[in-house]
Amino acid sequence: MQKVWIYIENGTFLEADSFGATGTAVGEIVFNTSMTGYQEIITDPSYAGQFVTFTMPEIGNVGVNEDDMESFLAHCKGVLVRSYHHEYSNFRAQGDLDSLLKEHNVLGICNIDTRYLTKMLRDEGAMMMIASTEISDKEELAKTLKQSPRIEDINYIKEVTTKEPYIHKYGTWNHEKLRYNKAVMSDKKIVAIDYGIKRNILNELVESGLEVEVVPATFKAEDLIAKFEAAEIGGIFLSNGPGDPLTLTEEKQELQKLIDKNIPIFAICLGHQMLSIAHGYDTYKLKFGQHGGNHPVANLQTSVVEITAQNHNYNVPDNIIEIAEVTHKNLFDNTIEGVKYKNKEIFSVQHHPEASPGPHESKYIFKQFAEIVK
Ligand SMILES: NC(=O)CC[C@H](N)C(=O)O
Repeated sequence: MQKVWIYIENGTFLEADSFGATGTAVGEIVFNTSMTGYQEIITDPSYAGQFVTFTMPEIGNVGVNEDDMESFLAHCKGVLVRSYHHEYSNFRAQGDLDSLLKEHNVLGICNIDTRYLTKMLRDEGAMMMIASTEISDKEELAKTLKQSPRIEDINYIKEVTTKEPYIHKYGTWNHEKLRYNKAVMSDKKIVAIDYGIKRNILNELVESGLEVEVVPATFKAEDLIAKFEAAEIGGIFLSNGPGDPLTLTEEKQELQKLIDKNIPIFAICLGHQMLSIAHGYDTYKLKFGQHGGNHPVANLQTSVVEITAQNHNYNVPDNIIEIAEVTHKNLFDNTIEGVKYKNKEIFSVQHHPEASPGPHESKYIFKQFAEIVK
């Protein structure tokens, strides 16, 4: 196996084995504690600009398949795994993870102590790192990392958003037929703004009875307002996405115009953070974020605890209660997980009700949005 060297901004320098793509990449390193679903995580556009270190030690053992892609491309910079399995065994597998990473130019780093890395990130917080199969010299890696832009310096939305609008044609995965349900014609149409949308969000929106048109993050608010006023659409969805939401100043301005028109809006993760910022309440960065599939969230409207999938480094501020009712709270760290804006049909959650991967306990929320649109 080829060697790969990594250097983290706190001075950590490690040698490991390489799989997947070769080369040099710089990004932010975060850990993900999900026990299943590495393919969905790797192809989630929200990880653009980041390296993902998996706490699940065995990765690759179920291969990959075209149905579990959360987007057409894998946008993360690289993955770090304890033990990579090239041999895979799963009735749905069509190929190996190594080939997928090569195809999408994602570095694979294996035979590395991911427990050590995770404890370090937990204690010191998310950090920038560089990985290279070409540069083995610590000082040169440190220098290149220092000269590279940080995650908050780059607008990754532009890289991951769709170039053209399209209608999403599929519902959720049908376990009996082993294919995605086809969309049925619906008179309830919405527009989904693609900041880096995961496919399963679109599937869930369609499955809840909506016709979904996906538009680029460079949309013009005037166009969407005109569609709403002509009753062509009944609501707008704001997607998940990569990077620091505070860098998205142009996107914020367009969003503010939609908010002013009282259009029903539902948002997940980055979209949830953007709504807060657009209302004048800036997000803040968590120490190491929430990335996993077992995070308990209290639904304050029903008093039910939902086990959720999560993937975020930023959060909406506590003083959002001045303008919004808190509907969900994270039971790991008591941070705000969901809000409903006062006197508006606008609500959003920080976690991922579409799961993919993860538990399905929060997917009811798509139906709630569909009801409002109706
Ligand atoms: N999954 C997401 O939408 C992530 C949002 C944002 N990039 C964050 O890290 O918090």
